[in-house]
Amino acid sequence: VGTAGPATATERPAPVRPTAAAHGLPADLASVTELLAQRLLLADKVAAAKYGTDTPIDDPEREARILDDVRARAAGLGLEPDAVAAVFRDQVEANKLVQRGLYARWDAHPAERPTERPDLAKEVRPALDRITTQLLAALDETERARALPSCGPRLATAAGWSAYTHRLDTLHLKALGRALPSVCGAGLTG
Ligand SMILES: C=C(O[C@@H]1C=C(C(=O)O)C=C[C@H]1O)C(=O)O
Repeated sequence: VGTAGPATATERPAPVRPTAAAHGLPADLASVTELLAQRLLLADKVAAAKYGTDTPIDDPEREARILDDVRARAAGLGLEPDAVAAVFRDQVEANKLVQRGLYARWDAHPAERPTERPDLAKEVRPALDRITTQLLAALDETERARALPSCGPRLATAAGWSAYTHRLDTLHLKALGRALPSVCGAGLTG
């Protein structure tokens, strides 16, 4: 997927934003759901990296490091650390939901098993880490929008749009639903 850089970062949401705006959707929450969808699509690579190896789906130490890291960075952005950690906790659970679903699919249908094994440490986790940075920025940018009473329905609409543009299947759609519950109101104090 190309190198990370300003061009990539600004170009990525481009197909979503103008179209979402044309439909009267709040582009700000679309920027969040776009990243949640991208993170869920990376779960396919995580699963492919682990399937048929000794590496378990659950890595509690990596999860704890991620949550500690985002708590600290949230505080640096002036966001509420626990609320931001809750968002990432949901992302981790949603990611494992996809991994488990793919394992079940691949167990049942060997022909669908991945033919290549991506490098978890060198390729996949760095891609997840880049999304972490982007998602923290998106949570910061949407702090006000996420505090509004309209956040829930607007988030659901934005999520539907992201699901559509990424052609998410039933498994990833279910996972996207699992990724959403902490987004509205996250980052608020008190
Ligand atoms: C994605 C992975 O699988 C699981 C999900 C994680 C996540 O969503 O960040 C982190 C650790 C694992 O429990 C991974 O091992 O990197």
